[in-house]
Amino acid sequence: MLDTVEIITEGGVVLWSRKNGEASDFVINSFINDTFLRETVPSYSESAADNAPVSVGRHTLRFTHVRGFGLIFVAVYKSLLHLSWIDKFLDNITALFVSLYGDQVKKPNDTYVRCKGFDKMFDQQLRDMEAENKTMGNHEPRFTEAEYPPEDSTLSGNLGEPPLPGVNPPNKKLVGTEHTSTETSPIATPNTSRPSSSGGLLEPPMPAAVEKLSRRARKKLNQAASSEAVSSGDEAPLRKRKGATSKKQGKKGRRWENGIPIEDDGDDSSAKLDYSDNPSDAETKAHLNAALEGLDASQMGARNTDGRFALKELDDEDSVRNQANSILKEAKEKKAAKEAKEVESQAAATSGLLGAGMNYFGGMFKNVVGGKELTKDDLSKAMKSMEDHLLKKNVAREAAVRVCDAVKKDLVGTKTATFEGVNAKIRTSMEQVLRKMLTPTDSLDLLREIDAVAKPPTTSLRQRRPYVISIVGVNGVGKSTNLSKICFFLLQNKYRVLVVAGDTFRSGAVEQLAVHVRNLREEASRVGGQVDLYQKGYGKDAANVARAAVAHASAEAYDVVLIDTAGRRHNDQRLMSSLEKFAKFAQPDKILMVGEALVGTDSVAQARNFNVAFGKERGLDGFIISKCDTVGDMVGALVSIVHATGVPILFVGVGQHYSDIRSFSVKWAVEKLLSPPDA
Ligand SMILES: Nc1nc2c(ncn2[C@@H]2O[C@H](COP(=O)(O)OP(=O)(O)OP(=O)(O)O)[C@@H](O)[C@H]2O)c(=O)[nH]1
Repeated sequence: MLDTVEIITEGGVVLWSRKNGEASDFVINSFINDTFLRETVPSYSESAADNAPVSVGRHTLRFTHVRGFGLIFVAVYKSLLHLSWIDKFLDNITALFVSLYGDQVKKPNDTYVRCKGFDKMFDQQLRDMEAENKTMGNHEPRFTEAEYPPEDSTLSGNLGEPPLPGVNPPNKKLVGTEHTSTETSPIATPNTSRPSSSGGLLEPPMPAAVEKLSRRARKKLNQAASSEAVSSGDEAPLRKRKGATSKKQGKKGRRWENGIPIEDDGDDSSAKLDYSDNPSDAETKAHLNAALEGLDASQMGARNTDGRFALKELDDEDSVRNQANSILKEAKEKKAAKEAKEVESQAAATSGLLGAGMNYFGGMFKNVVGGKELTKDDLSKAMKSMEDHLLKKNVAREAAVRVCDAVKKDLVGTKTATFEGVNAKIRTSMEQVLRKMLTPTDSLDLLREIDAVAKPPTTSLRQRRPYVISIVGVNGVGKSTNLSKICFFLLQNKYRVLVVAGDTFRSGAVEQLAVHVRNLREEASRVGGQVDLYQKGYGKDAANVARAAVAHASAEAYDVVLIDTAGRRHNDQRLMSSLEKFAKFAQPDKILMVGEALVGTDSVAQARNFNVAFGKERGLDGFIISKCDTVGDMVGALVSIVHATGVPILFVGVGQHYSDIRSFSVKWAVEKLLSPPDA
């Protein structure tokens, strides 16, 4: 059972309190005086952590401090109790109070915080915590007052220091207490205020004893109290009440004197009515105590504004619980988001690349523990998450597994001090693995290569010839369009380009290419290059057409030959086998495969099959990944294709215009791959 819970401002004003005993006032006063009001002692944050138990005599005090709102939540209980749920309880009521009344508290000119409705939530939380605790079999130890040592006025730490001038001394109430009770009394004392300037902030003190007990219980309690031999200020009213009760009885025992009946003079001091003389008094008290144990009137109802105690409706309790649960859920989510943001900004400081994705990755690696050498087991869960992430980015599974294995290999045996360190390390390693995979071993400077072949510095040493590029790929991936984009780029550099209609198979393919060339000619006439179409119609052997075109280009001193080819399924044996002959006849300097960024798991097989289709001596020289503008961050096909072949990506298509082609950027791709998946 908690002795006291108080919600206090940093200035010592009690906003809300619930008490079951007076003794804890001393504990709280001392704590507030010494920790928050005195300037001579170190700030509590240097001496005590939130929620760390503070032991004062036979009491334990726990607190949380919500700095943004200047609020302190304090709970006091007897040290003999083992309240396993106290941390959670304090966290919950803190979150609930801040959510419900935080705005009021923050208003600088508002002198009254209307938080009376908090009673219900508090009671519900307390009940649920105690019930949960009991369900789990954690019954608090029963104890008697005799088990306690006498209250020790020597406080632990600095709590026993004398109060400062102007600050009220410990264990003295500043605001008048309407009723005091001993700790053994089951009756709750009324709410009181904490020292210092409560002003109008306080809720009016409530007669908690009245709130807590049913009428019948109060009556019994008064009867029991009257049996105490000790004189108290309450004695007279109790007797009066007894008298009133006896008058109401329909049949009374007649009093006799010397065998003569005497009239009832209404004397309430009648010995027969004095319960203290009743032989069954001890039994009655025991019975009452048992009946009062855990009795809490607020469980069945609440007092209305007109002073009447109204019974709750059946679903009232549930609705309080539901409201509390939804507030707590929201507070938990906010807290988690805040923590994740902190991890993100910390990690961002250690790795500049992934900025926006830190939060996301922080969650992914949360099971990896820092401060020790990383083992395969430590990393396997994080790597599984990373593998799933790469799959979401459209990386083919076998490529994703390879990337994750490489990261694991890189990190096993390494050590970092903190979780954030591990987090940053995994991301850095992942970034490095992807970079390494996507970065070509040889840098390609296409224009320089073209110049070296088509425009050698001395014609006497080497025979001049056109630089030949052929474009291959499955149907509809954008071969003709991207060939045209390359042509457009070459025209900007004033090259003379021959475009070859190597797709002699699909009807319309030649005309389509002719349209592209016509368009490009306009550009050539504007910028100064030249572009022509070489075509032999349909049904011809593409390899022969290509060889003839190259010969023609050589004779006509074209700088570059761009050969379009028919689209083919990578698993169409007949069409794929013709590529070997094509390569032999056309002798291309570069065979570029156009692959779609849109392609799924088929990307690996497509790339592999095309790469081996040109014979033992020859493979693909590079990829153009088209339609990158359509996939957002899902650029995993790039990884799959490079993983499958080891062939570099040279260009990416980013739209349908001739200018929509870019050199491939590894940094761009890695950022997209490591960013959180698009919503
Ligand atoms: N959004 C977008 N569309 C593209 C891109 N590249 C090509 N396309 C479009 O893809 C469609 C097919 O392009 P083509 O160049 O005809 O494809 P192909 O591979 O030559 O087709 P086949 O000759 O039938 O095999 C066209 O509508 C193009 O405009 C790109 O980078 N982005």
